[in-house]
Amino acid sequence: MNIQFFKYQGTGNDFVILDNRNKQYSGLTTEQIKFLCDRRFGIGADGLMLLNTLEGYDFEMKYYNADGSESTMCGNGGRCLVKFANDMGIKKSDYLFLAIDGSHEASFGDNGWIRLKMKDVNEMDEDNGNCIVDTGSPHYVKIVNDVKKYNVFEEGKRIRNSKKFRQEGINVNFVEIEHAHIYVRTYERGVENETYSCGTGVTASALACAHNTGFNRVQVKTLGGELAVEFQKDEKDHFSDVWLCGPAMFVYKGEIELP
Ligand SMILES: N[C@@H](CCC[C@H](N)C(=O)O)C(=O)O
Repeated sequence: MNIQFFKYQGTGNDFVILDNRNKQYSGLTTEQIKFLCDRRFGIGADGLMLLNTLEGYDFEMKYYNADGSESTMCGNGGRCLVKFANDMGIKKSDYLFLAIDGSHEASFGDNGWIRLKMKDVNEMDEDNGNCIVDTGSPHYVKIVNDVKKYNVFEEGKRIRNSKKFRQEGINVNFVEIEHAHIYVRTYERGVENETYSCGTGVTASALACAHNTGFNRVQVKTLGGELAVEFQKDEKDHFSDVWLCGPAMFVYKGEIELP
């Protein structure tokens, strides 16, 4: 069977997107998703998304990691899916869509960036001085010196596969606090490698760094480009009105035969 696919990226976090509004791709198997995301035998991507219809929403987002498993929320993916929906003719000034972690608002900013509202964060756990936070996906945030030289693959893999996290898995972010911004590198669960950027990871890192500060906006650099995280914070350090903002771009479209 030949399928039509679209490739998008948000700060280098890249996705295969399928227009599933007529449900023709609902039966894709884990092996087929893995094949489509494979960089040597397939198209190549960090994840795959289906654009579904859903009553009461502009669309529904279904997200799969590159290993074929259905996963938790993907922030860069959500921003790319809003751009895709717009490109497919779902034209709105404000979007409302449903993802696995609940409903999300989104809109286009003045600079063409896509602003995506993330879930509220009311708790952060601690692990050996590092932070564990759920921003729709589970994240471990470790502050390091000289993140550009850090061995993200080895240390990320070690933490992700440690006894505490092995079963559920966790995404691992290494963060350097620079002058006016933070620099984040992420080892992603389900890709089992470092990706160029991870939206829920950028959000988790920004909130972890803003914990106990007066900031309500954090500028973030990743290997794939810049994003910003905006939020409100109360005296109990509960974060609400959390927005992940950054670019999302169409890359190419094509046809591929499914195995
Ligand atoms: N790339 C993502 C996160 C995708 C989910 C993650 N791999 C997981 O399994 O939790 C993002 O931009 O948020």
